[in-house]
Amino acid sequence: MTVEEETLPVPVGPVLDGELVDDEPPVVRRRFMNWWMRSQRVPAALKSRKAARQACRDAVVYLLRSPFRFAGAVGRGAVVAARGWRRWVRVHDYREAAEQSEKLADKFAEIRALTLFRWKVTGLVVAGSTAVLTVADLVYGAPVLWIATSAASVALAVAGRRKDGSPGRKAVLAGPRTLTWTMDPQVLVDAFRDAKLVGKDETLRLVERAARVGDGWAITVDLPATRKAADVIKHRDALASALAVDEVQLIVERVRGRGGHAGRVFLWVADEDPYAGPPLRTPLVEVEWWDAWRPVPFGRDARQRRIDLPLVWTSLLVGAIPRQGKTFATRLVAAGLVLDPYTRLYVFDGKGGKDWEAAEGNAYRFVCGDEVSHAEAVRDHLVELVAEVQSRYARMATLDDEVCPESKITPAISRDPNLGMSITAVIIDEVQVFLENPTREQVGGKKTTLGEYIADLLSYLARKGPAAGIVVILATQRPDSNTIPSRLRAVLGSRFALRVMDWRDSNIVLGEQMNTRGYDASTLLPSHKGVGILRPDGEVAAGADVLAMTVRTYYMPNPEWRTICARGRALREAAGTLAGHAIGDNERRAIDSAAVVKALGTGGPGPGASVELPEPLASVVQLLGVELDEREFVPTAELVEALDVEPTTFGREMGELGCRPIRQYVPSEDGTTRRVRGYLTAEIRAAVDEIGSRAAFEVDQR
Ligand SMILES: Nc1ncnc2c1ncn2[C@@H]1O[C@H](COP(=O)(O)OP(=O)(O)OP(=O)(O)O)[C@@H](O)[C@H]1O
Repeated sequence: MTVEEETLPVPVGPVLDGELVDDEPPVVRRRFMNWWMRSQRVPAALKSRKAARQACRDAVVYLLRSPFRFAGAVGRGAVVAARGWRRWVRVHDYREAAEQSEKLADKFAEIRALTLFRWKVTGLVVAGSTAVLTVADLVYGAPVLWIATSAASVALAVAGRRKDGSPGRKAVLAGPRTLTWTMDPQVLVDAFRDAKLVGKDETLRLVERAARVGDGWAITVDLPATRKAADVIKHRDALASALAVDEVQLIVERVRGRGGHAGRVFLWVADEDPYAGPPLRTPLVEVEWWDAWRPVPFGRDARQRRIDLPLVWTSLLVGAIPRQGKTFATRLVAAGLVLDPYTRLYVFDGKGGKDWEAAEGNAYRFVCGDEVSHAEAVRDHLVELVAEVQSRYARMATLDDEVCPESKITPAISRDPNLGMSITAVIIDEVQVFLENPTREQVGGKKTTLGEYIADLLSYLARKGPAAGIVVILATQRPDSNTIPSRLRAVLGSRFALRVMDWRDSNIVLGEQMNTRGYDASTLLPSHKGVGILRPDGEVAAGADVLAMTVRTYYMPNPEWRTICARGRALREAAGTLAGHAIGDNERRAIDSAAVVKALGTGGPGPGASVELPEPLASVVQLLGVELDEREFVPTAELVEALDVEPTTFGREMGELGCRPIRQYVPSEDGTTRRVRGYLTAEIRAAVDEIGSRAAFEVDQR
């Protein structure tokens, strides 16, 4: 994953000759530089040009701001002095003490007398100082007045300077907190305390002061020792509330790598909703062609940085509830592949609308519809692709080390027409339509369903395919564990979750526990179409910095998509790579299906098909048979009775395998409903899948 500021190529002059330069610095200098860079005593501003520039900028800002700050401090000092004087003249402390001991009436005359006396003292002091100043002015001239005013202002400024915990510095009715923190870091510290991210006695250390970055304010701070940046990311909402901004406006990132550590936090607060505003146009509309090996422009993050998504050597799962921009996001990714004439496309659309119609002219295989015949066609094409992966591995083994250094496809291999190993993308929109197909199937003598078989084929392709140049891209509007079995999800590298119904669905798309780390796609706003949380493939070095990020995808409506597809077709025609469905050739190739079944057997066992399940799960699966798919809930009593097991041990063992009982209403024989304990069949299926994928992983490891 790359997050990069947009850069323009810098023209350089020709390199005419090579010259050997001894650029190794001497040891002493190197040591000194090392010490200089690491020392805590050397100010950060002297360590790099960037920091020095920042320090100069800060100094200029400080100087420019100082008159205003001084005026502010004098104003605050005047308020503090006036308040103090008022308390004194009204004999506030005495009055309060009398009030508390309920003797105010008795002491009233005394307090009044004292108040009058203090008023008189005030009058005398004012009259006296005015007289002294007037005489001094007459004797020594105007400088006396200037000196007196300056001394008074300095005294007031000292009284009014901002100091933690000083009385009278906080407004009684605080106004909007937004942006006050940019002037006064104490407000930020208070916000961290209010959000319980630092303790009452702890404070933050400023690393980089608040500065304008893009359309917002950025600041970098260090948390107190042992506090973690990950917790700030997790409790971003509380911090946003403490700073009085909407959580979409607050971006919190951990500063990693050089100059970063587990407690260093970068905060960026946008001036306004960064995901509102007119849709962003994809840069792909402007380009003539695209190299599939390059990350595809996907969208922009809150700070308007470009987010490009690498596709080769990984796979992608897109999940969302309907009408949030799932198809649009998938088409964006597909557009990058369409514009590379050396890429082969398998496009399957389970919805059957016109969303993918334009890609037909580029597709090597194309299926559009939700009938059984369509699911069967998808199955056949995937079987063909599994066979292709096997054949690619066999062929790569015969290539010499120079052409193929590892058992992995390279850009050169993928574009060599003689080798026939082009990057091949399997793009399936509404994949749940195919995965949920209940038609019975016999695969290698074992009973399964068409949907399960397609899931097995896709799991194999997502696991084994990337190194052979296969890119699997799946989009679904039903991101639940029944639809996308965990053995398939586990092998899909990158994830993109647009808005979903609840945190469970979000975790299904983004991965276990992602909500507890602060990434929950159910909290995205419905009005934010095309905005989702992207969890890039962890294997990509540039993406290792951030676990996930909120991205606003580019907007590519149908006319632009059609233009890109037409351009893709022209490119393929010119390169002579147009083949398959695009030229009306839908003939299926002869395949050794036994070899495919064998590959799946070792690569991706279906639920309960080739994996030995532990007890009591095995007995439960055997007992339920097809009911495991047909029923939603099975009462514990029914299982205990049928299997003749001891209920407590049964419950414990099922729990250890990941199946926890719940209470649900079931109809009873007398027509009423009863609330009983039992298991959701989805949980049982998920446990079976889990064991299946673990077994598959172990086989892979061997
Ligand atoms: N990046 C974007 N910026 C702005 N609007 C967008 C963006 N992506 C999608 N939309 C809007 O969201 C609407 C729904 O998008 P899309 O058809 O992709 O949804 P979907 O999730 O695929 O829906 P379904 O599940 O019904 O197929 C589109 O009509 C489009 O106007």
